[in-house]
Amino acid sequence: MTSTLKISHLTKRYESVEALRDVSLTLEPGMRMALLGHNGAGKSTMMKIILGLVPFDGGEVSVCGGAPGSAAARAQVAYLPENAAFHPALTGEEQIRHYLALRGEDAGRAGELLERVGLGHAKRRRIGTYSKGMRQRVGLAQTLIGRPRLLVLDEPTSGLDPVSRRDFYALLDGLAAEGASILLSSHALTEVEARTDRILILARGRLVAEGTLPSLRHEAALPVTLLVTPAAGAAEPLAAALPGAEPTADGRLRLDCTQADKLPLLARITAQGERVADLDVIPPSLEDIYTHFGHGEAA
Ligand SMILES: Nc1ncnc2c1ncn2[C@@H]1O[C@H](COP(=O)(O)OP(=O)(O)OP(=O)(O)O)[C@@H](O)[C@H]1O
Repeated sequence: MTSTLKISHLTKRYESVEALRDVSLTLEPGMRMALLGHNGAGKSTMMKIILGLVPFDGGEVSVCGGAPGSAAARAQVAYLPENAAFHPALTGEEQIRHYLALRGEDAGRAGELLERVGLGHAKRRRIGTYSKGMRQRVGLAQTLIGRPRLLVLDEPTSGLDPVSRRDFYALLDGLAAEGASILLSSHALTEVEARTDRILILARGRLVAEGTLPSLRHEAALPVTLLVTPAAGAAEPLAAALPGAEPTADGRLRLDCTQADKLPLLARITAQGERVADLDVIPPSLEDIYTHFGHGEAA
């Protein structure tokens, strides 16, 4: 299987700023990868290098088997900038017809592409009347022109409401299922947690973590929280039987433990039988993991 994107030991400097230092990653067909990092971590620089918009100083970058920005790479890569701007006086259909014509493709496919992103009902309305979520969908329709193998999406869901975000990710899931690779940057940790296959964390130009969420969780070795709800009248004996348990404001008992201690602790809790009304196991969130690897820099 040929990798869609292969970056090895990538380095980029802007005068005194080392924007990327020794970054390596591989993106396979059908993979959805989230690129996380604080402001100025190097996310946009990496995307611009992949698109061939800025040169790099060291390392190797192969985009769909070609050099970044080469005709072969450009034909197979689509990019959605954070705030894609369209002509407000054009209808969605006219805008996409225009882009199709620019790419030398059949303009008659505009309706089909807009249908695909859930904009079929509004294709004859002017873009100036669209909501932000609808404009993002026009952007996504544009990225689908030419059936790209790699989609590079810069904070594609910023400013979208939860339902629009969910719909947007469902669309990406469909594209990935058809074999497209997706690289998206985001500051919304909870949503990428559920909707991507691999996570990549940049901090000050360095790749500080890369992997699936379970593998990052394992690597970070952060504590797991167990929340025990006592049965009526059982709070005191239960607390006495579970040393280290802290009462919470809502009447539950909280225990923090390492991954290795989790199963033995669960066994001790369930051995309490009817004293336990309920039990929640809360693994470290992506936010906790991000903070751990990013050394606490803001997302
Ligand atoms: N054209 C440029 N000239 C000089 N320095 C630059 C240039 N572009 C980016 N930088 C610097 O490179 C570093 C990485 O910037 P980059 O835009 O890639 O970060 P980012 O992770 O995309 O940030 P954000 O989340 O704020 O968009 C920053 O220190 C930035 O100031």
